[in-house]
Amino acid sequence: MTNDAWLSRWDEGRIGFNLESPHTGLTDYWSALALARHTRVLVPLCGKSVDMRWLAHQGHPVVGVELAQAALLQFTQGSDDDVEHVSRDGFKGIRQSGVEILCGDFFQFRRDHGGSFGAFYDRAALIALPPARRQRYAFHLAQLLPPGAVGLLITLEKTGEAIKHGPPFHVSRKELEHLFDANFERTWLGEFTAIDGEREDIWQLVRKGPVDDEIQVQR
Ligand SMILES: C[S@@+](CC[C@H](N)C(=O)[O-])C[C@H]1O[C@@H](n2cnc3c(N)ncnc32)[C@H](O)[C@@H]1O
Repeated sequence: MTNDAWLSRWDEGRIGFNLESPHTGLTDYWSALALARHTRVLVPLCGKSVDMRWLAHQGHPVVGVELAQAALLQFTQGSDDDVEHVSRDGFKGIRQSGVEILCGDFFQFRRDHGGSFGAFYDRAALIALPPARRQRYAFHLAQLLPPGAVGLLITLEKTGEAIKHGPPFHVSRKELEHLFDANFERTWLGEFTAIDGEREDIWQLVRKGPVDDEIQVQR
């Protein structure tokens, strides 16, 4: 799907991916990452997800990146809390109740836009992208995170004909190995079976590499 196709989806309200309550993979497994409350969390392709509010309630400063301005507006409408407008070197966005959402293309988002992150959360980001973009996404995510940063990744395993179609896309374990294992230590934490029989897997990823003194991971 192109960026324009995502924007059309938001304009037309075709956002069936959006959940009313925090994802169980997040609420059940986030504590397994053993992060300090103040750890900053990056949420790529964040939509207007209430998962970000859940993370903020745990004490984390949260920064989401989202293409569609409509998502930012709808997110703020989910609370009566004050909304601040923020601008970070070309990325404009909003901040509300500990959640900042910057509007723009994730692939243009750099460390100097967002600062240093000790963690990330990916639900329906990787699996929203077609194969070639997934490779770019995994590499880009690695560039944004310092060694030692930890994340929760939720993937989807489909069966039969459904494998060919997306988003959301089927991502096999073999592909995950290819996408992430050069830059991340990957650990399987658990799985859920959705109503339609598709399986969601929950992974912990830890950015590999020697910890750079200049980029303190705040865990
Ligand atoms: C499947 S939705 C998932 C949203 C959110 N993670 C959730 O769980 O509800 C994918 C989102 O990524 C956004 N998106 C797609 N490509 C993007 C890009 N290159 N940069 C930033 N956001 C993007 C879409 O607008 C959409 O809101």
